[in-house]
Amino acid sequence: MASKFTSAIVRLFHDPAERRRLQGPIIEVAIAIIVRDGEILVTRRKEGVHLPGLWEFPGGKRDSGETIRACLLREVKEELGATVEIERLFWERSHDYADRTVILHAYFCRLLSGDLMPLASQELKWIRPDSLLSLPFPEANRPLLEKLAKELSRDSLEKKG
Ligand SMILES: Nc1nc2c([nH]c(=O)n2[C@@H]2O[C@H](COP(=O)(O)OP(=O)(O)OP(=O)(O)O)[C@@H](O)[C@H]2O)c(=O)[nH]1
Repeated sequence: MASKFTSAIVRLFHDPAERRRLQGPIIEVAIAIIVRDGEILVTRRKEGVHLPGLWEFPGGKRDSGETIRACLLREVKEELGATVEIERLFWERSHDYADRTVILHAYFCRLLSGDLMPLASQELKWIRPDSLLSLPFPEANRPLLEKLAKELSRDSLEKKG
């Protein structure tokens, strides 16, 4: 049986009333929650793109014909020069911006190899989960940040990292 989330997404794409309500394209986005030594990797968006200068998690738009997991691995490689392994799906949500709707799929990932480089961002840094809420992130990320801050205590992160 389809999950509540999947049913909502199917409605988003196919229900004419839903389509009329939304402004602009519907974009599927894969994002990586990479943990190391109890801290999470965040990157800062460049100027001149959607939501310039805000902090976010590495990731990006799914290409046509690509699975969301393949998209995640590709985006991490392109944006950080690193290879990760996907551990598990953590959170999914759709969010309506003024000019587009994004469907975010957030996965816990483990760093396998590569020196991290901010190839597609201005900056990258590692941050403790309880400090995430103090950084300016896109509006769509708020429930994800709250879930991360709530669920990941220092101890449990250290076990994962
Ligand atoms: N990578 C990433 N994108 C996010 C996050 N939160 C969020 O709302 N987004 C939105 O998801 C969309 C896809 O992100 P992207 O990183 O591929 O966008 P982009 O800079 O390539 O956009 P562009 O190709 O139009 O310049 C953007 O509209 C971005 O604002 C996040 O935590 N990480």
